[in-house]
Amino acid sequence: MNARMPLTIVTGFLGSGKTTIVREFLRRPGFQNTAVIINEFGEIGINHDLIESSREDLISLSTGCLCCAMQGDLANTVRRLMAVAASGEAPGFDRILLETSGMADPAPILQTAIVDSYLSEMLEIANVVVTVDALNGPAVMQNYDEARRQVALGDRVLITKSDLDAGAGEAAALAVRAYRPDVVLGKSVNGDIAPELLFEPVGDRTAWPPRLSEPHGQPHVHAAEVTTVSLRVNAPLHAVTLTLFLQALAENYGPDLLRVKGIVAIRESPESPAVVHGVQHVFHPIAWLDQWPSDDRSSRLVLIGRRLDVAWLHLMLRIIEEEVESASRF
Ligand SMILES: Nc1nc2c(ncn2[C@@H]2O[C@H](COP(=O)(O)OP(=O)(O)OP(=O)(O)O)[C@@H](O)[C@H]2O)c(=O)[nH]1
Repeated sequence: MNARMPLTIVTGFLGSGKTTIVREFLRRPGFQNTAVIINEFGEIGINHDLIESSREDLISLSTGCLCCAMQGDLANTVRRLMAVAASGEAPGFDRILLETSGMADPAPILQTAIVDSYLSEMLEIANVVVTVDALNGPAVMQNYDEARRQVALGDRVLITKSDLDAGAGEAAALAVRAYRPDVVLGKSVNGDIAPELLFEPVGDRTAWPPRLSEPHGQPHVHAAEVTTVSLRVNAPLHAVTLTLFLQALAENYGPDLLRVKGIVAIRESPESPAVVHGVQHVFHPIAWLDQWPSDDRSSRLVLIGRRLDVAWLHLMLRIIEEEVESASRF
């Protein structure tokens, strides 16, 4: 049997910058031979559309929670990727990057990779890289067990978004240090990191079993009451509808809204969909894709938070669009 293939797990709380890092990594020359497994929380996957790759065959998506019910899915996904490589239909790959969902506990995923006979034969865990958002990382570590467990299991923690507030970046680094004095700390600004940071092993893997010693026989329960809602709208929306809808979300849900992300068809720019990212109270500037990533031209929004009411959300979006539409006729 050949050397095992390195697997790096990129984890971190909702919206902390995981996809941004993976996307930038795949853009670097020499790193396209990387198979990517993306696991998202929510029925509609968005991240896949936000990662451009010349090697679409190497991107694999799973929605639902890999760390709970879908552990068998990891072995199946790796098998599928290996089969494509072995078939010779496409060039192979020499490493695997797994992006977990923002609510994932990485422990069961690691445990599966170590214990599953197929996975342990094929893969060697190179690194667990954790993203911590400078703006809200300390608060989520305080409030969410998932965020603490991600940091607890990381080999390397990257503080993201310190470009938005350098002081917050330092505070986030201190909070991580206080919790994990031994961890290797770095930072990522808009995903611009030395690619080696992802695959260069940091720690001694044999020192790991004690950190994985908690029982994981039962699927763990995600943070109380956090649910996910997916909205899909077929007709393009006015640009101002999107702005007003995001404002309405922030006003109505406040701290109960943990994450909004989506691809939105805008009437004024039919060929360039808008990409929306909200992370708790921070709404990142809307970005525009040069083109639609697939034939699916519907708007897709995923919201994660507490008290989310799908009927209210659909109604609110419809009412705003109707009002904007009638105002635009004058
Ligand atoms: N200013 C700034 N924005 C960033 C940085 N990293 C990520 N972002 C923005 O943060 C938002 C969320 O980033 P993602 O990479 O989608 O976060 P994620 O962790 O993959 O999100 P989930 O998959 O939903 O958990 C996007 O608008 C990014 O452009 C950074 O270093 N600086």
